[in-house]
Amino acid sequence: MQNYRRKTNKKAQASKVAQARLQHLLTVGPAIIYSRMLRAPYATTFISDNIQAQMGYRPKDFIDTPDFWLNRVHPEDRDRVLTKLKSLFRHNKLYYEYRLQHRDGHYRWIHNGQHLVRAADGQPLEIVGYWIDITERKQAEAALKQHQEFLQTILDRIPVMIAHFDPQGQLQWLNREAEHLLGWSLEEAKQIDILAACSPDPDDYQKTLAFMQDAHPRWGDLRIHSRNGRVLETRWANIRFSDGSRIGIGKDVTEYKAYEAQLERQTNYDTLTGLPNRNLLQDRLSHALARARRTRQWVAVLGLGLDHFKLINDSLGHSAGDALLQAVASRLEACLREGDTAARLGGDEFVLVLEDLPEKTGVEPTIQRILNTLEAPFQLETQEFFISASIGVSFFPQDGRKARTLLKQADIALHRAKNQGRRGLQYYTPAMSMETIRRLSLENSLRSALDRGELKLHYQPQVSLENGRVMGVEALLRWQHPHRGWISPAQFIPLAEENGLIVPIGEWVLNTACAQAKTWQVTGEPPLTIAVNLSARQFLQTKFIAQIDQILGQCGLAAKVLKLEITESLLMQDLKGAITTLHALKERGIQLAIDDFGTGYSSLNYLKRFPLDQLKIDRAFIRDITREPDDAAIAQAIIALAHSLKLEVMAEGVEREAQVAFLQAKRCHAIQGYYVSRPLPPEQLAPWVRENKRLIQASEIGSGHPPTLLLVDDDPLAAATLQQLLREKPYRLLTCRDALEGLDLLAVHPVDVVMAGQRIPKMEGVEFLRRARDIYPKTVRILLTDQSNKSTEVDAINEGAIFKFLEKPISEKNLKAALQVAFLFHNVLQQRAKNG
Ligand SMILES: Nc1nc2c(ncn2[C@@H]2O[C@@H]3COP(=O)(O)O[C@H]4[C@@H](O)[C@H](n5cnc6c(=O)[nH]c(N)nc65)O[C@@H]4COP(=O)(O)O[C@H]3[C@H]2O)c(=O)[nH]1
Repeated sequence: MQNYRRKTNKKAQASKVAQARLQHLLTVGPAIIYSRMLRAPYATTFISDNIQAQMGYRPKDFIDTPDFWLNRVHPEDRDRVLTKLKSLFRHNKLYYEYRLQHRDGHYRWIHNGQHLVRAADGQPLEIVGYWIDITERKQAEAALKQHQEFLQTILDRIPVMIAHFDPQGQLQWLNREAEHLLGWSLEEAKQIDILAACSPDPDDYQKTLAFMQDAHPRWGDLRIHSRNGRVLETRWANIRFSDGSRIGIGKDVTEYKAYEAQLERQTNYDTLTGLPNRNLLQDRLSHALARARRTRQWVAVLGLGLDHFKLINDSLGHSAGDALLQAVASRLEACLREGDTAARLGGDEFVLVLEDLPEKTGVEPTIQRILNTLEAPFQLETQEFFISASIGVSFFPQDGRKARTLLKQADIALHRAKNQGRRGLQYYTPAMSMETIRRLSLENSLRSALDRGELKLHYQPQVSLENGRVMGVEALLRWQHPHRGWISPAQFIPLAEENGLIVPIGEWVLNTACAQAKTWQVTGEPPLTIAVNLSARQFLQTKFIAQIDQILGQCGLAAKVLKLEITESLLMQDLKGAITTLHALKERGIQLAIDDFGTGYSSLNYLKRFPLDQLKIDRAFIRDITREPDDAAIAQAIIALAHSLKLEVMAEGVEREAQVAFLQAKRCHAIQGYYVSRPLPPEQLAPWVRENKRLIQASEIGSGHPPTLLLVDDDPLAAATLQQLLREKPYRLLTCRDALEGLDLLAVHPVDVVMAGQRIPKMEGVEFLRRARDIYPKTVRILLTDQSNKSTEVDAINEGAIFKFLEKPISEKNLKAALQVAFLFHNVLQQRAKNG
């Protein structure tokens, strides 16, 4: 019994301990244990005390109020919870999560595990369950999810391609940008060898593969083809993970590369022609020189400029000018060997570098090719155009060893070549640098010439061929340099034009000339027009008209006394502006002349648009006007043009009587030149004008004249014989000894028949007669030969240069017969001309 009691006590003791233990666990454990009724609202029958610590409620709150639990379930979760609960009867177990309201009002996430407790006969008895607070896990999950969404958004939106490959190189994943740019969806891309599909070019494929397999993560530029055939330039980062898988992060850099290439082109290439520019030229030349030092070869640097390009550009318009430069560039490139360089520095300035020349002379064939190729016509829009180029050459190592030096020297040589006219070619010499230095020092002293009063004006008379009187003077600038004496304007005006000094100098000229004209008026000299040369810079100034108004106003000179001489090229620099300025000048009554006419464009088109008064025939055509049929024809054409446009025409540089007679016969209005007077200082001009009231006599050409024969022969015997034979004849006989004199006599006198020996000084007889025919087609021409060279004479007859030839010694009978026929023939020609 005692034993029993002891046992019972022990049992009770153990049960008490276990209960206390259980109570303790239920109070401090993390799980809230409960039991619940089987039906809604699932009233709680038991709940562990730790509910208070975890959710703030007392167990009593649940047990006393049947729907206490259900009402604490988050309204959004309630339906789900109820639905779940129903499934408990099917599965006996249930695990789910929902939000339960804490006593202080906020919700906690609960993991709820439930078991259905059944009786021995299987009937459900009650629900037993536990809650574990998983709020923190849920928060961590939500944060993770948010983070993942954040990453996903980035991966989807980021404008870079991302591709993931497993250690075997199989594609695992692509982001949207990659799908979009490559054109394959991830699923499609997984089905194919995406690397091969993106790199159809074997070289590109090898490069891509090598990049992929590189053991060290790095950057690489790969060219890939998208599914639709677009070629993409891409830049990739290749990242390798410890498991051998890789991620490629790539960017489409097609535009960037194109921009980079464009930038490269802009930095190194001329945008208009695509040729290297100064930058790249310096670089190439430096490399060429380094190579040449090793190989001991010559290098030639050619500076090339197009002759009168500015004129072409201004008259045709800039787009045609650009097209011309492009065409020139491609022709130049075609002339060069591989490795040589053609560059454009700007405007019409080109530089060519010829390398690997064993001899200096090796440059010559290329130069010839260049000059020839540029002379072939250029088709610009609808017009054919002809141009030529000038070239200056410097050599390594002869002229210099540095790129900069050689370029400068080629430029100096080019400058010199250009000054020599079209198609000039100059090889650099040290003397040219001296010349450049001289020019610089001239430029320096020109700057102070005005201030120091070293500039003067001389005046050259201009004479009317109609009445022989002085009609005006041209003001010509003179520079009396303290050490160098008189310097010609031809030397310093181009310099002043280049450096802009022409503007103040030109203003001074206008002022001085107008003031001088006024002084002559005041002192009672005959009224003289004063012609002043204008330079382009002066004329193109916006304030030019205001300047003229001011000068005329200051001097009190009538505008009609002033004549401005303007060159064609000046007008072409800004055609539109020029027309406006010319009209403004014309409105004021100022006379306008085109100087040096015939040397520029001489285009009828623009002549008609300018309000001009006078054309001045350039002295280049006047010099040989009586001796060169071409010059005679040009001068005649200019005179005819002036007549048809109702302009006055003046010839400049007239030195000989024959020129005067010729010009008079062709109805040129006026002349200027040493024949009349050299330019004179102002104090000499007035007395000169007073003394020389009437300078030119009326021409005998055109008036009635006796039949005239001109004999040109330096053979005294022949001359004497002829004179003897012709003694009784009613011919006027003119004689001279050489061809040039003969041509001058033809200009001065109306000659019906001309006879010339074959061997006369200055020109062969046939050539003399040819020119005579070209200039005076109505003159009948006879050649006197010593030893007949039949083929020459027959040729001359056939081409109409001579009418007849007579062999020396000439018999009286033959001569008389020949002259009779010749004069008769001349009469017939005259008659024909009269009848039209
Ligand atoms: N061989 C020869 N020459 C003759 C004869 N008659 C006149 N000359 C020269 O021919 C030039 C005529 O002037 P230009 O054609 O206007 O050519 C002028 C003109 O273009 C320019 N120039 C002269 N003065 C001025 C000026 O004040 N302003 C501007 N902008 N240019 C000027 O300088 C150029 C040369 O002037 P210059 O040396 O004075 O040369 C002058 C004159 O002295 C002749 O019978 N035979």
